[in-house]
Amino acid sequence: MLKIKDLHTHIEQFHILQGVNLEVPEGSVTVVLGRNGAGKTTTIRSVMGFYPNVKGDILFQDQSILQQPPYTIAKHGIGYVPEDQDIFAGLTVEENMRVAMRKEDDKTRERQEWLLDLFPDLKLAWKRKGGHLSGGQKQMLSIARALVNDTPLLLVDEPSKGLAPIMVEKVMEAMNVIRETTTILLVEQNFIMASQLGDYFYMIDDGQTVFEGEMKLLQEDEGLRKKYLGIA
Ligand SMILES: Nc1ncnc2c1ncn2[C@@H]1O[C@H](COP(=O)(O)OP(=O)(O)OP(=O)(O)O)[C@@H](O)[C@H]1O
Repeated sequence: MLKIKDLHTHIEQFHILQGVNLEVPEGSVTVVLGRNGAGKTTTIRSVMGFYPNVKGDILFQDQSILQQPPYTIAKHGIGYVPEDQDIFAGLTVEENMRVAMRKEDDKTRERQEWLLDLFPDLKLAWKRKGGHLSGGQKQMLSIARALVNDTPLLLVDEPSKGLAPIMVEKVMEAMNVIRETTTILLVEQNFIMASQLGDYFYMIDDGQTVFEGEMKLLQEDEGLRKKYLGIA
């Protein structure tokens, strides 16, 4: 569904991505792994069109989306949940959802109902301002905002970051339901979450893809985990 070919991203004078190659098969959860500063967030943000200086190619459903602006990329049906959530602190949960909607048709309302069943915490906090939500609720709202539109592909950047274990559990359960209808590209440092959700993984190191395979390969290979992730 998504193919990233020999991606090079420059940010100002820095050559940050230096050859990222990655494929996300339709219906899969594909996880991007790597140490801090390896280039995982830059990869996702490059797909979303946030940087002007990107070379190589990015294909979504076999069409190049390279150099398109973020709003066009979102309109193709690519949802994005950024690392530090993208909710409006001064708006209620309800208002945050309405602002995210590209259309207010029956299908969008149906998706919203489905999302509120998936995240009952959001239903309970419906009239609460975004700034007053817990970290977990903010993450749920950020995911719900991305999925309220027709979103065949979801890019999620470290959904477990900074969350209490109970919230990590809830977000993971929701992702397990979301995967039934949505292809997912996930950046995740929490290896338990990554390995439980992921079908495939790509290891990025120093701005390059250095290893890829089925997740079970990484689960079985302690040496590989130590070498690139520093974990046993
Ligand atoms: N706006 C920027 N200006 C300069 N350097 C940047 C900028 N954004 C990212 N970088 C650098 O690019 C490299 C990759 O950063 P990136 O955020 O993609 O890493 P990451 O793998 O997602 O790590 P983390 O898990 O810490 O978020 C880092 O060395 C970072 O300092």
